[in-house]
Amino acid sequence: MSFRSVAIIGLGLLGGSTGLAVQKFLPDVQTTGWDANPETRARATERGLVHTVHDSAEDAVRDADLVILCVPVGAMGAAAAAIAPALRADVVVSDVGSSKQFVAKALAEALPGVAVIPAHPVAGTERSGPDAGFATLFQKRWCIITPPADADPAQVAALSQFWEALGAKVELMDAQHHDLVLAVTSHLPHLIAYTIVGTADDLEGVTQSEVIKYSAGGFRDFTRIAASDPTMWRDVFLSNKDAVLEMLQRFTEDLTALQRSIRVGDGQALFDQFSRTRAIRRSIIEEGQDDARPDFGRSDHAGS
Ligand SMILES: NC(=O)c1ccc[n+]([C@@H]2O[C@H](COP(=O)([O-])OP(=O)(O)OC[C@H]3O[C@@H](n4cnc5c(N)ncnc54)[C@H](O)[C@@H]3O)[C@@H](O)[C@H]2O)c1
Ligand SMILES: O=C(O)C(=O)C[C@]1(C(=O)O)C=C[C@@H](O)C=C1
Repeated sequence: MSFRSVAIIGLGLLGGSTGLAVQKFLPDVQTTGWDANPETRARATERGLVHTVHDSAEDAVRDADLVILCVPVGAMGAAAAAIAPALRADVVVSDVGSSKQFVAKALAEALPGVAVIPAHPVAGTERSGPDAGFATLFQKRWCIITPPADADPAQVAALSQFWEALGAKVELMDAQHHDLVLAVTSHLPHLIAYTIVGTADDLEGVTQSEVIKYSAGGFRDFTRIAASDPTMWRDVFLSNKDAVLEMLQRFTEDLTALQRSIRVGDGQALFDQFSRTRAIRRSIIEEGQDDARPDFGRSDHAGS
């Protein structure tokens, strides 16, 4: 089986990118969409993020055989409830949320009897809103699908093929494992970036202008991450609380060990740790997993 009509609920960075990518890489597939924000719906129409932007969630999903919820994790339950009355009997409902156990539970509760197969394309930028999306966002990026135990294998295969057609590499994973892995590789780095930029701003003598003036290097990378959408990330941390707190505990212990090495002057320990992490970065680049996003999707491009 393959999908012929895809409805996208939430037309921000992820929803807009999905709509544009389907039009570019699956030109025979019909796309519809809806967003709770009327201004976003108007802008999505102007940019052609999907073929048809509808005025109601129900109208957007009525003919769809695949619905993808692209709203903040905390809004998944409400978005699912809004589409529930109009879904086709054979529909597959999926999502792009950054945490998976919470979303799986919210969707299962709001959509009893519906085939729900959660997913997470691990691709994004610090931008949000209907101007932020671009068709190549998913190229060579992972898309992790977390099917429930009773999922139909044919539907899982169809969803995998859908994301592969948009350029992604697909991996199937247990939702709990997903949340633990992403807590380390995505959620914790964002928490650290939010913290360091706030700390620098708070420190006496480090004025806003100095932060900008001397932020050409590493700190500038942190400011990019720390510019990420506040609603999205509030929801990520609240929805993946246990895994994030567990990883934060580990991180704090490791930070304390480095702190001690500095205090006691253990240069060898510092050198060994920095050599280890440099090798990790190099292996990521050799595997072709470096940041392949075009500038279009990043700092010079519009979006909030
Ligand atoms: N930004 C990233 O880097 C990234 C990457 C992968 C996955 N995600 C996940 O994708 C989802 C969307 O994130 P985004 O970056 O596209 O955010 P975004 O802010 O760009 O877009 C979200 C859109 O959802 C709309 N919305 C909110 N509540 C709604 C509701 N109840 N019904 C309909 N529309 C609603 C908003 O108006 C907004 O336009 C989140 O769950 C996030 O965790 C984000
Ligand atoms: O590159 C970025 O700006 C991102 O934050 C993208 C990123 C990530 O942490 O890798 C952020 C959240 C997602 O759920 C997936 C991807």
